Amino acid sequence: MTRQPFPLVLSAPSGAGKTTIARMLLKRRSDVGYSVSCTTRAPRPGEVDGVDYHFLTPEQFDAAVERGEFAEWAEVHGRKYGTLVREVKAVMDRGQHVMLDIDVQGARQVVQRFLDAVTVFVVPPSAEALVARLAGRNTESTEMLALRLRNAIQELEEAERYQHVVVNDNLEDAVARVSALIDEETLKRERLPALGKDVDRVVTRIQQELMARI
Ligand SMILES: Nc1nc2c(ncn2[C@@H]2O[C@H](COP(=O)(O)OP(=O)(O)O)[C@@H](O)[C@H]2O)c(=O)[nH]1
Ligand SMILES: Nc1ncnc2c1ncn2[C@@H]1O[C@H](COP(=O)(O)OP(=O)(O)O)[C@@H](O)[C@H]1O
Repeated sequence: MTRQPFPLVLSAPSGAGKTTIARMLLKRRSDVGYSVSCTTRAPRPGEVDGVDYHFLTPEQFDAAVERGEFAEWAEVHGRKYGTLVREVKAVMDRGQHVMLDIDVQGARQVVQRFLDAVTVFVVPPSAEALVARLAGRNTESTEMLALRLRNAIQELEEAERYQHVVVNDNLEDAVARVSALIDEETLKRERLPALGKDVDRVVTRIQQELMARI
């Protein structure tokens, strides 16, 4: 239970490893919950509707846009993806930071809507590693692989807009780094103000004691 839950935006070019990092963090940290996005792309083998994504038809997606159900949405690699307002609210109502695995266009919308959002961009250690990881995942057709790699160039250009950039070379190190960032941001928002008040209280008491001695 976190007193001041914030949205944690995780973006990366396809294949850099952000979904892997997100899943590991969610297993390790009870103070972080996941916002399950909607998408019009087809499920990959092993992906579960309602767990990995809410898989919608283009018509269902557009209807949800019309009804104003998305906190943000964007077209990515030729498919639509969106964050449901109710997903974000449900996680925050449980007192958890809400992890958003979203693209750079979505991130721009989120930082305008949620001023306290923390943004993290995950980069691969090298171009070769990115290609090898994406190809090694074996989820994309040759055309989709090429499109995702082409889009990676523009996505990487957005990295400087993010508050934090994490290199996903060694997976454990990358997870530890994002976890440390969450701790740091929690500290800034929750413990520092409380510490400030504590110091104020103690200083006031000491001043009163000194005055009493004069
Ligand atoms: N704007 C936006 N982007 C999303 C959302 N969900 C996923 N994405 C992004 O869509 C892109 C494609 O995701 P996906 O099809 O799962 O492929 P992957 O990135 O190769 O694993 C990634 O950049 C995701 O971060 C969402 O709700 N909104
Ligand atoms: N640090 C890492 N070292 C080696 N392989 C990794 C690392 N992180 C992720 N991977 C692998 O790279 C592939 C792409 O990771 P994934 O999390 O699906 O990326 P993204 O969500 O950014 O598209 C997966 O097969 C994953 O197991």
